[in-house]
Amino acid sequence: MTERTEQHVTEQQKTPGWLDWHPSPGRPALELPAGAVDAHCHVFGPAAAFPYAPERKYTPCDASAEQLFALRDHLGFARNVIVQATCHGADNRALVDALRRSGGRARGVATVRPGVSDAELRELHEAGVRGVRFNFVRRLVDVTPRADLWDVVERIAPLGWHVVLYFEAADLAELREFFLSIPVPLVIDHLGRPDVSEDVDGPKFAGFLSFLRARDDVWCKVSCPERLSLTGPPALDGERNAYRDVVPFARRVVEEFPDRVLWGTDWPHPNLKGHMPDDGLLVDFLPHVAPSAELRRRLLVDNPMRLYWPENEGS
Ligand SMILES: O=C(O)/C=C(\CC(=O)C(=O)O)C(=O)O
Repeated sequence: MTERTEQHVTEQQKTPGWLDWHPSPGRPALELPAGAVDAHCHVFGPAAAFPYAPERKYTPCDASAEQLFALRDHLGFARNVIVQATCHGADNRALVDALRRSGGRARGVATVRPGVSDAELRELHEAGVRGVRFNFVRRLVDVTPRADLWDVVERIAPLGWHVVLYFEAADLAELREFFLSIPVPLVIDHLGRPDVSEDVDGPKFAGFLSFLRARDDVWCKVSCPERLSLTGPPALDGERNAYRDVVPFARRVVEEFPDRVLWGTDWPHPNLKGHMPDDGLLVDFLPHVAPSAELRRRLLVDNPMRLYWPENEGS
């Protein structure tokens, strides 16, 4: 009994060095367009209700649906797309609970394993799930055999779902053909994680742009400058010109693919090492990558609505 209690406590210890989400983000100077969607964010636990997965690679601080919705309202977003993070494995209960509490203002991206039942897929769809995420980032997941991923694709395709892909830029060359063989729309997380110390006109980023050009249903999130930036400055202490080294990369993608880009806060920002951004200042990063009101309307409203709420688009 004592042992079990101790084990329980240990399991909920945050990963050493964990940075908690910002407790009091400012309000953005940017007025978001009406109906803006935060198209990449997470809920974590709370662990007491929704324990983290045994196979997880990190243990975060809790970040509940209520806290996410409070941030949504504070920043001026209308809707969220909540993405299943690896710390919950393929246990989508926290995600489904958040979607149900959102009153239709959140849609989701789940993680499912090949053996998932039709009943579970139906339940996920009814709750608002519209995609699955395949994570190839080695520090986050063990390698999943492609045959298993393929099984999942075959199960979700009839539902009209898409696949969200998270990978490091260095791995794209090896993964590219597999990705392009997936017969549903693809959504790339965090700009495909470029090395922003390289030239935006260099061969690596050219390879990523050519991947986006290969099909017209490959979407890209121009999110997570706080994760990609090497030189900052961070979105803290009133800095409204943050993460300048990421801007050319994000802007290039927004300009070439204005109808296939998405953006999200990535709250509660798992696994950041150096700093935790002020989410209000993070929103103020947007005019640097989408300089006109028209580009921001597509990025924040039209595109996510087309992908996640097609039945409401334009309403
Ligand atoms: O918040 C993100 O999108 C990025 C993550 C976490 C993640 O993807 C996950 O746990 O599934 C990261 O780079 O550590």
